[in-house]
Amino acid sequence: MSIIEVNHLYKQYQIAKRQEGLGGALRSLFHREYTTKMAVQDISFAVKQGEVVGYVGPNGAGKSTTIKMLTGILVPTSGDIRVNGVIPFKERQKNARQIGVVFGQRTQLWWDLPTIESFELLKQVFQISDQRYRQNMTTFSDILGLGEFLHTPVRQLSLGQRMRADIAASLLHDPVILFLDEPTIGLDVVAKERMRTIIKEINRERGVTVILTTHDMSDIEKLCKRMILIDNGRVIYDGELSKIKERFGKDRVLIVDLEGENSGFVIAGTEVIKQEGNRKWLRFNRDEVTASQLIHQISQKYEIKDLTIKDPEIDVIIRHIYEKGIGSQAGA
Ligand SMILES: Nc1ncnc2c1ncn2[C@@H]1O[C@H](COP(=O)(O)OP(=O)(O)OP(=O)(O)O)[C@@H](O)[C@H]1O
Repeated sequence: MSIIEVNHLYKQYQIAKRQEGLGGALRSLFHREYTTKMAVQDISFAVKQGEVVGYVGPNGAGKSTTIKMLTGILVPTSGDIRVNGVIPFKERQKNARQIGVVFGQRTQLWWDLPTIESFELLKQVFQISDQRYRQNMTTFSDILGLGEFLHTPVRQLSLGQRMRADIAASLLHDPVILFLDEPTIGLDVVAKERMRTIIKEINRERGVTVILTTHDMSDIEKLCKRMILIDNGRVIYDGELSKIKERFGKDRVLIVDLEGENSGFVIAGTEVIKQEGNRKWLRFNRDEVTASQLIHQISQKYEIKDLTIKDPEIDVIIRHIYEKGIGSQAGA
């Protein structure tokens, strides 16, 4: 049974054209011209209860627009959405009771109040029973380590503490679905890892379905079996993360550190996918060329200081897909 169903979803924004100068501004008071932006075009997917799904795409792909429609903030232009049987924009309150939402970029907590008071306010808003509130606070204090900052005003929390408080706030009313929008943004390596462990635990212990939007591919790798990749408002891939790795599995990346001048660096059969100073990342297809052939080629023209061969990392694969499309085999 799917807990989220999205069918042929579209969202079009109307954007008012600005006319130049004072005359233009006056004219547009009486006659506004609009352009349209199709932010989401024919998106369909279904999510099963208990899944953790990565919703991924480049800037402006339509991720937030989709999430806003799933949470009921935006009304679709057309198409159908069911979140646990509810049409979000028609029954916003009912939907709000069954979902939790966390935005990495802003907090839902009251900035000037001690953290605990935000939780108490949410208890009132969602009419959470005393007993359930106490149980949840005990669990969250364990998992999220809330104890150390419960009485500190939100504005004084570190980003990692604030994110943990936001996650607790989003789960107080026992939602069955959690939308996480960039939950690790700005966190240091240790705090990121802690956040990922927490998300895993919440999913495992409480069976909460998680939709995760992130630009950090390590989040996806560590948390999601499935990834929905969108670009230009359309789904370009929906499936297991491991499959995408297999599909691009013929690729290897040769990282070379060169000595001296190397402008105009080109090596047949490879594509330079990244460079930092004299270090270059070259992608090649191991069915077409061997690493030793490449090394031989490079060493005839340049002096090699150091080299490593790697499978491409998932962020490199995804960046390649953004740039070249899903149809292309990396390195082709
Ligand atoms: N309120 C709005 N009015 C007009 N256009 C909008 C509005 N919100 C978003 N857009 C446009 O719709 C497209 C999709 O935006 P959206 O915010 O959904 O992308 P995103 O994938 O979340 O991007 P990011 O990773 O940068 O957050 C973009 O071209 C954006 O400029």
